[in-house]
Amino acid sequence: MTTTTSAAAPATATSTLDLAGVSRWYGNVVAVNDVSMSLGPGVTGLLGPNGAGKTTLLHMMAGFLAPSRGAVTLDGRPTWRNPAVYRRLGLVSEREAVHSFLTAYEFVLATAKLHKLPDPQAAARRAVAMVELEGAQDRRIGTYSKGMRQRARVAAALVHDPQVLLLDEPFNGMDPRQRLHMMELLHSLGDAGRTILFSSHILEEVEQVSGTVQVMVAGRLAASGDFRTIRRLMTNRPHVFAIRSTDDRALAVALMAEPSVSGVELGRDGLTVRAGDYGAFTRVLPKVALARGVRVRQLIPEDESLESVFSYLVEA
Ligand SMILES: Nc1ncnc2c1ncn2[C@@H]1O[C@H](COP(=O)(O)OP(=O)(O)OP(=O)(O)O)[C@@H](O)[C@H]1O
Repeated sequence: MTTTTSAAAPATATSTLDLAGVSRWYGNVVAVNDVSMSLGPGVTGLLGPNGAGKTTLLHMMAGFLAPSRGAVTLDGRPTWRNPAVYRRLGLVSEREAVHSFLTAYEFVLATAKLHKLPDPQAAARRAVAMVELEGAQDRRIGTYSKGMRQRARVAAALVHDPQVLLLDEPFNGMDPRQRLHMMELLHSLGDAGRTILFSSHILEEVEQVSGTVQVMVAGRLAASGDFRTIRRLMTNRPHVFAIRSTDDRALAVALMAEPSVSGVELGRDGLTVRAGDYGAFTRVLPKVALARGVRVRQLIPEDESLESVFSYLVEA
């Protein structure tokens, strides 16, 4: 397995990104609604379904977009229209064309020159090494896999050694090995004292990378803090299951007596069971079925979509 020791160089200073009552609307659409948060060194996940406002939020953080209301500040200074901030912050956008005729080294070097770095060649080499693309740095980006292209873009965002790195859906389209490599890189940057925020709509992805999470739904901050606490909130919510068994009626009667079950409906195609506690119900179901001599043929959680989890969190 590869290592990313070169990324572990400690940040020269740490930075804090603050959002105070930030909103952004496009005409009638409120993309971000009164969001406040503070991000310090380490890796934070920004979790939310498509359209939640993650990209809009990241663009405001990076100073690409003005908030309609509220303030985004980096160490107390507004990010909007503030070139001094851009030198301390890097953004890897979700959909960003990379010039496929350039090599990774040329691409990163061009970014180093845009930043007017004193030794752009050395900075480009360092950034390319950080994402471990040295072996392919002289090949045209057009010949790269999606994961390699993404790493080239991360190298460009890191070339000026920013204290803050924002990444929009960095794991999209990556295979498991590339994913692992990117996770290691983010960890190593976070451990070195940099402030890293990455967005994702996949719960497991955020869980693997970050202990701290900000959850966005429909433009609002739905939950924030320790991942395990939020995960518990998500799994402890009421669940609906569709069940088919060898004797639905007998199973329905038995389940009604269980404290973890709050409702049972007997239909032609099986049972619909409402459970107050996911864990307790899934533990008790096999025992109940076994005691009645009923075999469970199918157990399908009916509301497992991420959207339903998120809307539960917002309503909670
Ligand atoms: N330039 C724009 N003009 C009008 N509406 C926009 C614009 N950009 C975003 N929106 C709307 O704002 C809302 C939030 O979009 P945003 O792209 O920030 O969400 P997201 O969480 O990043 O979703 P995705 O992962 O799908 O990109 C959506 O309803 C979107 O349609």
